[in-house]
Amino acid sequence: MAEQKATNVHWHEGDITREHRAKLLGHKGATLWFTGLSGSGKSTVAVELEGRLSEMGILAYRLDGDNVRMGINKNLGFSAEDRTENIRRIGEVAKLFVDAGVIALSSFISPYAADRDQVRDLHEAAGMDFIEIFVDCSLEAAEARDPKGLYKKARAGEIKNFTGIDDPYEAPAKPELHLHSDQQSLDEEVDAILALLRERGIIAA
Ligand SMILES: Nc1ncnc2c1ncn2[C@@H]1O[C@H](COP(=O)(O)OS(=O)(=O)O)[C@@H](OP(=O)(O)O)[C@H]1O
Ligand SMILES: Nc1ncnc2c1ncn2[C@@H]1O[C@H](COP(=O)(O)OP(=O)(O)O)[C@@H](O)[C@H]1O
Repeated sequence: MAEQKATNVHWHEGDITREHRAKLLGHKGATLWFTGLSGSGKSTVAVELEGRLSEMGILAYRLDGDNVRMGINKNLGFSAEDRTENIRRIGEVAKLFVDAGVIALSSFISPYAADRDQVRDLHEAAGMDFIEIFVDCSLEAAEARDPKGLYKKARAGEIKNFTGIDDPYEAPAKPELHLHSDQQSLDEEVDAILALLRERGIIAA
């Protein structure tokens, strides 16, 4: 858990509220937190969903492991501590997007349940929707896909601490949505997410 280091800092309140921004955009923000093994389909589902939401006039923005690790988190690796800090920072960034009224589509392996729960708490304490989506896929199927050739490298010992091979993945106990990307089609997955967003009043029915 990161501690507050700076002292004498004060929150500065503006005049425009989250409710005001939701009115401007015609929808409120929320974080959709995709978690799953490398190659499970987190990015693929988020890209497809972003397109479908865009067609409906809903502003979403993708935060993606590989992309974020080339920017704001370029100083982090894959030790347990660095993964925790990676998720903490992304959680804060996602919260900013939700405050701005955007649907944040966050695709990170996020292997530790405690890290994901911290992001959930951060959102829920601020009255924001946090939807955990488990992109479940057997290791065998993810490894057979191996879209970036990383499993092959991990099996050859060229990558250490690779999630699912020699590093842990803690599956969510009670995700808001449990997808099975090795059994469902991409369309079925996206339809299930849209149905949940409607059910929870995040997008119009
Ligand atoms: N050791 C190790 N373990 C897991 N993944 C690795 C590793 N090294 C590199 N990669 C690549 O980094 C992507 C995962 O980054 P994340 O930020 O999502 O990871 S984490 O949430 O901090 O665990 C992951 O992307 P995805 O395949 O999209 O999940 C990989 O491309
Ligand atoms: N039903 C499905 N849902 C998501 N991805 C799928 C599905 N079926 C096959 N795939 C493929 O699996 C791969 C998933 O890769 P990617 O989205 O990069 O995963 P992740 O972001 O979890 O690492 C892609 O090549 C994608 O086309």
